[in-house]
Amino acid sequence: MIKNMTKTGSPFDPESILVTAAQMRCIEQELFAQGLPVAALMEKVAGKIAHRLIELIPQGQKIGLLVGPGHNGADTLVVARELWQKGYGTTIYHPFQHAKPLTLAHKNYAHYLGIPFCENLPESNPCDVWIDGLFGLGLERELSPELADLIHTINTWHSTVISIDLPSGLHTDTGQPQPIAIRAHRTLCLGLWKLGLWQDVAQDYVGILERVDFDIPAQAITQGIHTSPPMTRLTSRAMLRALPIPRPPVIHKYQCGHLLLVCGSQTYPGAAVLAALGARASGVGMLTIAVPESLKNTITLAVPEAVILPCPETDAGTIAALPVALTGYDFIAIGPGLTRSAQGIVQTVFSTNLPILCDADALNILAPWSGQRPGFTVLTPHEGEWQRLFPQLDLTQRVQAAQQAAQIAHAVVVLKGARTIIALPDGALAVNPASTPGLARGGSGDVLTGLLGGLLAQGVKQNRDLTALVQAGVWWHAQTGLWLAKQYGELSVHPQQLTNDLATVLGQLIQAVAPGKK
Ligand SMILES: NC(=O)C1=CN([C@@H]2O[C@H](COP(=O)(O)OP(=O)(O)OC[C@H]3O[C@@H](n4cnc5c(N)ncnc54)[C@H](OP(=O)(O)O)[C@@H]3O)[C@@H](O)[C@H]2O)[C@@H](O)CC1
Ligand SMILES: Nc1ncnc2c1ncn2[C@@H]1O[C@H](COP(=O)(O)OP(=O)(O)O)[C@@H](O)[C@H]1O
Ligand SMILES: [K+]
Repeated sequence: MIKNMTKTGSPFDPESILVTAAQMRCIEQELFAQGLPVAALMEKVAGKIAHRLIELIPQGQKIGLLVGPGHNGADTLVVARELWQKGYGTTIYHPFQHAKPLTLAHKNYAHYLGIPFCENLPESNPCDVWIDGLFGLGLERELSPELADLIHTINTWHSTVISIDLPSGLHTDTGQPQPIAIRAHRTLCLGLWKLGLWQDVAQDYVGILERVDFDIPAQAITQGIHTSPPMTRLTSRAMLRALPIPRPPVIHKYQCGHLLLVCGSQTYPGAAVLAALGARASGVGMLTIAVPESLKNTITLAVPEAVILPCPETDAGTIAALPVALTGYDFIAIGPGLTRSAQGIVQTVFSTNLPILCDADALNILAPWSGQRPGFTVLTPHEGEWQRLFPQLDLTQRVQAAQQAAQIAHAVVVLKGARTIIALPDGALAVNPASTPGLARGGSGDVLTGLLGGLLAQGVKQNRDLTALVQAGVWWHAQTGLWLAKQYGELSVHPQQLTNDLATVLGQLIQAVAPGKK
């Protein structure tokens, strides 16, 4: 029996929770309803922001503070007061006629303290650092031309900008600029991570992302998010609960899973090699690779431990048929390097009720997607494959698109990208928060397919949480790319190197989180 798809990540590890604006409001309302005064929370939050800014900004720097009409602005007024009283040269820019009562109160007090105010931005940049407190999760509509102009001016000044909660102009949930947004060097997100900050489109705006925790009690978080499927951000702590897959002293290779990889063609022999090497890194016990018979020697040389299934091939050097029944394997991964003329075998694998992963040309052959299959299914499209597979699902809202696809296909959908999204049929969502553009090259995905296939074969055999393993595999693959990029530069992140270093990097990741653990 394959373990149900369950959610992973500690339910109350604030680092792993993603919230929408509505959920954050609900959580805040719960705090206020239970007696926490709004002004008290603001004082606590703004105090923590000011403390962090004092660590980041050397004394003597001229600081401009953009203050909006809502509580994002109010937070920033409190920050202005704290910085002013610590001796920083601060100037407040508040280009609004109206403001919320608490914002107005803090504005009046800042006036009383003698903090300089300006209505509009000067011609040239008067400040060394800008604190962006125009809008946070309350941005409800497109920015007016005047505000868009102000944000454009700040962006053209190229000075250090630190945004409070979100870069102003960014949609809290989708991460889309409305239609422009502050390009922050750093974003101090308040309380819980906002979903929009982790979308591909937001990466040009958020800069370095930090979360300012303010001790939201677990019961308030539950109150705010329990009605929707969980949305999580993959954290080392959560991922290392699934990896490495434990290996007791007394175990034999078949207990470590048997993966069948169906891949390769004369045109793309390397995709089969990279997928096989990815599977090797996963620790899978047995690896069988179905390839066109003319590739048999190539694969054997590259991956001597693999059992080769030489398949009859077409004149074009693609797999014409699978020579054996698809039994005896714990998991099947199909797609890398097949070419689009391998329809027969893709349909053969797809029409079984076996647990499978479809990638690359298997996705192109199944496009456009229709129907569902009974077995556990993982789809790993990049945006190009997506447009063929789910043309009706608009990719400007990657989160919603991935959630809809997972429900349509009743599959785990891995929408690859700078911030890969993993969506489940029940709507649960996870985002991989860190990766490197060094991975943006052909072959990276082939490695991921092999890695995930190997992990899932082990997971099926040992009745583990399969969606946890999909998340952990995506995270592991990205972390290895990131490690290589940090150590040797982005150009060092080529697929072969990735397969060489997956295992050792996992060891480093474990050491970083739990020194002494093997
Ligand atoms: N847990 C937390 O996160 C905590 C959050 N806190 C802070 O509060 C922030 C949320 O505060 P908020 O609700 O006042 O929203 P915020 O973004 O400040 O302003 C929205 C205001 O702007 C207006 N407006 C909207 N769109 C507009 C547009 N396009 N162009 C022009 N105006 C526009 C709209 O007024 P309207 O014009 O619609 O009447 C609305 O009043 C949050 O981000 C965080 O910084 C802290 O208190 C501590 C805990
Ligand atoms: N800009 C980027 N930043 C971080 N990771 C990226 C970026 N572009 C692609 N990736 C990652 O690299 C891999 C690319 O996979 P894919 O596009 O399938 O490659 P291929 O199909 O050519 O092997 C995915 O894991 C994806 O998440
Ligand atoms: K802001």
